This record gives sequence, structure tokens and C-alpha cells, in this order.
Amino acid sequence: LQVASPVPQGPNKWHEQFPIAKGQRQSPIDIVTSNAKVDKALSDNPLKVSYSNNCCQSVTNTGASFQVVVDGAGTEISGGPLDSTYKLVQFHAHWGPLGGDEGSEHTVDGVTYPAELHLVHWNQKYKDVGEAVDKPDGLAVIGVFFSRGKEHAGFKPISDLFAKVPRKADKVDISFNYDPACLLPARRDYWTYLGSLTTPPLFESVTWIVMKDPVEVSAEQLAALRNLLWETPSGEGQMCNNYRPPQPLQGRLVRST
Ligand SMILES: Cc1c(Cl)c([N+](=O)[O-])nn1CC(=O)Nc1ccc(S(N)(=O)=O)cc1
Ligand SMILES: [Zn+2]
Repeated sequence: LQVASPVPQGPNKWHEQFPIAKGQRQSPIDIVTSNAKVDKALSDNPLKVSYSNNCCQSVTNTGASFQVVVDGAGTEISGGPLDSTYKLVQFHAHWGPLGGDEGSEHTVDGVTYPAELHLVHWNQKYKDVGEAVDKPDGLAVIGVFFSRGKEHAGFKPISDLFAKVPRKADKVDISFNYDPACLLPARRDYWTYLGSLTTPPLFESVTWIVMKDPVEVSAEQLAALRNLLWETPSGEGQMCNNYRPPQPLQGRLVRST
């Protein structure tokens, strides 16, 4: 008897409803640094990140992560691996268990980080994110690894809001000015490759830009992620381990600055 399971099924079952889960350009991947190819073109046309500091509208509990919804006005990236301008639409994260070191989606030579932030942008050649989301050049996501260390002052205004959105669809407005660029590492070196959304519908529409340097956040800020709750097989629980493990590279090239 096939009963609809009330809680979302884990990554190893996604292929049943989303066959593309076994596709040719799935994400995340393990980045094998010795196989990444330095591409001078990436530095010749540097990645340009120009975010405004009043673009963040609200924080929502999506039931799978927190999501800061952004008004795309003036929050653009271009250059580097991108052939056109992309606009920021939202950012969210993936993380592991309390105090653990796993939680990131991308790994670097097999090394995991406790969390990974994703800044999601859509290609301005399309009329909106809904049209862009399933096109091969539709999205660009900047991934930033979080390491455990000193408090990240820039992340604090956001991590302080998680306690206000404990349940799915809870939402709180962001009344203060906030520039998401503060979440990027100082050194802007990155790896880039063609991949996919890391959660259903797993569309193969993402140009990934994974920053090489992690940013430090405190153990308390990582713990604040668990103020977010979600449905587990044994009822409501702390949201954690919302990361997809690395997927087959399928011969793809990873380029590096
Ligand atoms: C399917 C769709 C449409 Cl259409 C819209 N929309 O706003 O029109 N939004 N979404 C959802 C979406 O964006 N999912 C998404 C999933 C994973 C990631 S991740 N971890 O960064 O790979 C980024 C985004
Ligand atoms: Zn993500």
C-alpha cells in the first residue's frame, strides 16, 4: 500500500518523483581542487557583485530552510562565468546536526563545513524567476561555506530572526537596512561549474559559484539555525541535516579563479 508520507522524503528517494535526480548535471558535488582548472578568463572579467542595502524584505521558514526574500531592485551580479546580468531573489542555507562538522552541500576534497549559504539569482534575459528557474542558464547561485569560529556581526541581524519564524510559513518582515554582500568572504576567489537546484525540483539550471574561503560564524549562530522547526517522522523537531550529499560529477569541468 503506497501511502502519501506527510514528511518530505529524503534525498535518496527524490529520483522516484524527480527522475532528473540521476541527471548529468546534478548538485552539489565534491570539489576536487587538484582537478579544478584555473581559467584566466574568470579573472580577466571579474565577478561583479553589486547589492543594495535595503533589498531584504522578509525571513520565512520554508519548511526546509530559512529564506530571506529579496526585492531584486539593484541587487545584481555579472561577469566571471556569467554571460549576462543576474538578480538576487532569495538566500537560504543548509546545515547539519548540533555541533557537527557536516552540513554543507558542496565539499572540498571531501571536507564538509557545518553549513553553506546560498544566494540565488536569476538571469535577466528571462521575464521572471519562474521562467528562468528551469532554463540551462536560468540561475546563478553563490555558495558560501560557514565555519565555526567567532561571531559574524553581519549574519547576526538575520540569525536573531530565526526564533521569530519557528514553524513552516512563519514570516517576519525585515525592517532594517541589510546588505547581503556582508556575508561574502573578503577574498572573492571561487570555483564554478554547471549544476542544478539541490532540492526538488532539482532543475539543471544553475551556474554554481562556490567561494573558496569560508566565513566564520559562532557556535551560537549555528545553533540559532535550530530555532527553525520542521516536520520529522516523529512529529515536529529542530530543522537540521537539510543538505543533499555530493552527486556524481559526470565528467563536468570545475573551473577556478
Ligand atoms: C521552482 C521555483 C520557482 Cl518556479 C520559483 N519562483 O520563485 O518562481 N521558486 N522556485 C523554487 C526555487 O527557487 N527552489 C530552489 C531550490 C534549491 C535551490 S539551491 N539549494 O540554492 O540549489 C535554490 C532554489
Ligand atoms: Zn540551497
